[in-house]
Amino acid sequence: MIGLASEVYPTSLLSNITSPSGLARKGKKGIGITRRNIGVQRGKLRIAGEVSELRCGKRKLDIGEPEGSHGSKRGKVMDGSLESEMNNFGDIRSSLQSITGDGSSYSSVGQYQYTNTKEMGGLRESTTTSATTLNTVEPLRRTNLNRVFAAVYTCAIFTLLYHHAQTLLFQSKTLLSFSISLSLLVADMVLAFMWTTTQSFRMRPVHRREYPENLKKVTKHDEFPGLDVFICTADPYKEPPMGVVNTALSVMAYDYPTEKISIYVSDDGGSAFTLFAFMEAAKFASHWLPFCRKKDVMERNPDAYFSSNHSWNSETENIKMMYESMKVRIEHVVEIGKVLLESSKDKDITGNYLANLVYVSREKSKTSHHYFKAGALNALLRVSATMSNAPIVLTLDCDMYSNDPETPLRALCYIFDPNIRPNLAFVQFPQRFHGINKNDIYASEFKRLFELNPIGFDGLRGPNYVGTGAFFCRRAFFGDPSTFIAPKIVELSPDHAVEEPIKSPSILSLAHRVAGCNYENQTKWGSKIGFRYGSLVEDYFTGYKLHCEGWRSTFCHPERPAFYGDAPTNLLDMLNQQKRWAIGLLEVAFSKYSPVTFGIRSMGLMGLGYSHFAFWPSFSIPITVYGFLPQLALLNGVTIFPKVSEPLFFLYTFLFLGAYGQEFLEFVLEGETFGKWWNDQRIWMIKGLSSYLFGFTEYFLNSLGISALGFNVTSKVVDDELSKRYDQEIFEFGEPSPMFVPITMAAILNFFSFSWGLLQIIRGVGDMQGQFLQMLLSGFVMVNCWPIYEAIVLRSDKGKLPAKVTVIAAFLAWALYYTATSLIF
Ligand SMILES: O=c1ccn([C@@H]2O[C@H](COP(=O)(O)OP(=O)(O)O[C@H]3O[C@H](CO)[C@@H](O)[C@H](O)[C@H]3O)[C@@H](O)[C@H]2O)c(=O)[nH]1
Ligand SMILES: [Mn+2]
Repeated sequence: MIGLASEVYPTSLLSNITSPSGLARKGKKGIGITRRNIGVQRGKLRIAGEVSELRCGKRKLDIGEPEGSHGSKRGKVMDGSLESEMNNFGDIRSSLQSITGDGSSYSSVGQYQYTNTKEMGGLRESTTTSATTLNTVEPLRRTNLNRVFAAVYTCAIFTLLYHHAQTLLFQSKTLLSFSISLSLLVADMVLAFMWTTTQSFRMRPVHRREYPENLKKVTKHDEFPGLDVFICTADPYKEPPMGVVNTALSVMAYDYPTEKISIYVSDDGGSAFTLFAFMEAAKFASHWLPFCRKKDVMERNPDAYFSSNHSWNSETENIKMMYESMKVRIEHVVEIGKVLLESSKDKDITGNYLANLVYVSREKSKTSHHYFKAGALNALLRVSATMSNAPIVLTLDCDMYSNDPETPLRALCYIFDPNIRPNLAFVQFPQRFHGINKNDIYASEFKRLFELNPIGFDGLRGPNYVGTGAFFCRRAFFGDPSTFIAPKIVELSPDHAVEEPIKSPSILSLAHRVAGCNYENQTKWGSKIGFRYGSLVEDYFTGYKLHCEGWRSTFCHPERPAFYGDAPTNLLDMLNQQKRWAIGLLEVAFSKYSPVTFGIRSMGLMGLGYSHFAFWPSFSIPITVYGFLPQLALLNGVTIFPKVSEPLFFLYTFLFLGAYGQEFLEFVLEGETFGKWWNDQRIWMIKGLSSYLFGFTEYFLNSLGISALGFNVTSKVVDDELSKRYDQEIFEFGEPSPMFVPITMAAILNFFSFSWGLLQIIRGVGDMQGQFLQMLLSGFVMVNCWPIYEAIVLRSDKGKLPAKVTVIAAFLAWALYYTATSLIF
């Protein structure tokens, strides 16, 4: 049916399947669809299959079956197996083989050029390029320095721990000295452990580059493998449908054979708005995509495109008006009340295929767990297997859009590399964010997590999966590189060829079946197959399990950001998101697959790096100790750190400056500013006293069966007043959240201890030598707490710290001081 050379299909075919009975209804109702009809079906599978394959005389695209390929009737749906598709690439294969063979070799295409390839602990390093080089990898120059520094720093750590142990065993005669020594020992042991785990990122960091222009030289554009894109959304109020639509449109417009792209949207909110938005988007796409190609637009997210400056002409005005009217329709859909899909008026404009667009709202039930996003992704893995079964799968969050139409080609530069491909599970792009203020006050960029650490992991087994912006090889979801685990039904197998058109009744009913809430019962989904269950950070856990199984990944970090996403611009949203992450990480840390045991056993250094993430929340221990203990001691005139004249003073200085300095250098060497680094370390302290502490508490309450864990979706809605303050780099408190209490307590206590210490010195009674470090620490915390003091006393806007929080924190700080003083000091 679809895909015949001379046929033109409307862009707005819609099938709305809710259940087997829904299937039957489809025939009768045609494309008309009422709001009631979509509204009542919350929680069931619905597929709004937008199957549009348009052509006009001029741009004649060959959609016949390529010789030797396993195309399906709807054009070139590949059979899902990358291997078989790779057979069409005999020529690249051989040329690649020749440039990456052992020792010096040359490329067989283009001018003869010698390529240096050198084994680097299982990793091939090649920096010279030739006409068919698809990617190169280069170790960072600072690697050797890192190693030397690590050796020196390790000695310093041991000296400090030895000192603590000695003090604890031989000099702690009173309750006071014992509790101080013990607290310091524990805090420093956690810091030492966390520092040790970061070494996995520093032993073999690499930079990669890919050459997509060479890809075009060695293969034909229309011979690329199929690409299934998964977009997840869950809540139409926190994730406005317009945003989701923009995400989908941006990937539909990839510079990739469009008939090979299928987009699957998982809507865990089962929202009629989102479905309606997608029906509109499907229509708009048929105008937008040709426009992008014609004008060579890079920002294929319409919202981003229209909000940046362009030379306007009537065509641009036109498409902008079309976009605006779609936006109005989507945003006012509630008022309209009845939704009718208009017949297509769009077909005359377009000249290209459109990607498939499939809307899925999986079935949920009260009796079986739906596993949040991991469950949604697994449903999409199965639904897509029945419909297109592309060998490559891109996962995207609805708050991330494509910023570069060339992105899939960059991923192919690794997927087509015969040295990398056999064990390759995924190619990860970093999460980058738009709309972040100048100095990134909430450290939302996660420079370390998304850019620095992956470079380190990339020299080992590859970067961890971060939930979005990752191109997976479908095969990686079915067992380890050498053992394939067959799914229960053959249609879900990655090498199964889809023979029928995407909208044929048999395919639709199978899709419906595999998206059912009971489908996974008594199967390996979530444990051995697909995205893994058991953690609120399903991305981290899934990537970790894949690496343990022997898969690897590569980090693709092009200069032009491949994806842009939303980061929380509200402090509380950010802290809540971090609390969710903390809980998810602790779930892995204390599971039978804990990276410190299972992880290190199965992959050594890499397991150590995964331990770093798993125990991230434990930073709250040293941060709490150093935020309160030395200050309480200072208020009581007790010295706990070495005097300036003691040799140990230098040890402390070295340890502090060494760790801080190295982190700072890495930040700056990756092109960041001092301001961003400063905020990054500040936010680290703040999280330690909020998200991580509360995360720990919730995790333990859950372990005791007292409370249940949930995936609290981060809001992507922008409040104008709030975003104004955000742009001015003013911290947003506003709500009287318990999360703010410990930070405020620390701010108050440090203020008093520093002031008290200063007063003593002025009066000439203080022990300047002995309390120097304590004063320094209090002062440092105070500088970091500046936004909190401001929010307590200087501000009157809505985002200031609620008086309630200040009062409670002040009372608790006093109570802490009183208790500590009377019991210990
Ligand atoms: O039950 C759910 C809950 C969430 N989501 C989707 O999951 C994505 C991530 O949710 P978000 O609220 O944006 O969480 P973040 O903390 O911002 O996301 C980070 O952390 C998540 C959990 O580790 C990862 O899945 C994400 O990729 C990563 O960007 C969104 O597209 C949601 O629509 C679902 O599909 N179903
Ligand atoms: Mn997000």
